[in-house]
Amino acid sequence: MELGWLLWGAAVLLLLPVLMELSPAVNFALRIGFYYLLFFVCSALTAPVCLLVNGGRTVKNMRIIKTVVKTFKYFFGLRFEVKGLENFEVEGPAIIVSNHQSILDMMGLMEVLPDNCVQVGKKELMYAGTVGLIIYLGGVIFINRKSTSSAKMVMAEVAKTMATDNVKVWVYPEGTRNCTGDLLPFKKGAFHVAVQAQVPVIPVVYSSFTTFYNPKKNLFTSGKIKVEVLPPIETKGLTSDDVSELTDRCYRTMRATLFRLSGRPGE
Ligand SMILES: CCCCCCCC/C=C\CCCCCCCC(=O)SCCNC(=O)CCNC(=O)[C@H](O)C(C)(C)COP(=O)(O)OP(=O)(O)OC[C@H]1O[C@@H](n2cnc3c(N)ncnc32)[C@H](O)[C@@H]1OP(=O)(O)O
Ligand SMILES: CCCCCCCCCCCCCC(=O)OC[C@@H](O)COP(=O)(O)O
Repeated sequence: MELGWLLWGAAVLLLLPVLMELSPAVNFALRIGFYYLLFFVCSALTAPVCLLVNGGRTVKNMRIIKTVVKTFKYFFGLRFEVKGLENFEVEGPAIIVSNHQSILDMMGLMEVLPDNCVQVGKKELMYAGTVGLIIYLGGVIFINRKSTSSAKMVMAEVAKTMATDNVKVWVYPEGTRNCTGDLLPFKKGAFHVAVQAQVPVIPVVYSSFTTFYNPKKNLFTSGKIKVEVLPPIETKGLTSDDVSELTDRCYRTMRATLFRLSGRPGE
């Protein structure tokens, strides 16, 4: 019986490199599977630490989460080249908006995340096992994308409390992952909140992942991601009538930066 298992184990070990060579699908599945496993295991291990150190749901847990997630890039041979971090140094709260390409964005998020910054996430993430628990503990704001009215109410609450809580709020205005190398049209909620709270909007752009990551092609190799934090866009004196223009201005600036960072000719 043991001999059988031994032979079986040896066969798998011998075959694995061949399998990974032969089948990009196996390589992709193993790397992404390992990424999810890292999320799951590290969340389970970090949640008790957050509870012990900070006692419950607080943005202070983001420091612990950030420390752990920043190590993930080494497992996947990913490097970040960051510019403009000084643009985060605004007095008080701000709305941060960035492009959103994949679940891999969590590494890019934590690579540059400023202190006292929470994110807006789809409420389904609350049920993602131990990850749901850890992002709840980190202070993530959950919205129901399928109900604009309830999402607006949550965002209106954010606009009210972000000043008193002195938190920055990170929003992915595309509202979903998009790994095409371009930007989807922006949802306006982040910009409404910035105007309601009269806080600056700080755009952050990540270069396209398409050179090393494409689920449709089972591509997931190592790679370099350029990150640029752009100068804050003031909203003082703006009203809800200015939100569309503010959204469009931010969209255009971020799209031009995305193309520049990704070496793609602008239109
Ligand atoms: C230790 C190890 C741990 C390992 C694991 C750790 C992991 C890392 C740790 C922790 C980080 C976790 C991070 C998770 C991140 C997840 C990210 C996501 O889930 S992305 C999906 C959710 N995000 C969004 O959807 C974007 C925000 N969306 C919006 O702001 C939308 O605007 C929304 C939902 C509020 C409404 O969306 P609409 O689809 O209805 O479209 P619209 O065009 O924006 O709005 C429709 C009309 O409503 C008005 N409107 C929108 N928002 C408004 C507002 N707040 N106030 C007033 N009017 C508003 C607009 O002006 C528009 O009206 P008019 O076209 O102008 O007439
Ligand atoms: C081994 C079991 C693993 C259990 C945990 C796996 C779940 C990990 C989820 C962690 C946060 C990921 C953040 C993210 O990138 O979510 C996607 C949303 O932004 C947008 O969703 P969508 O593109 O609209 O589907």
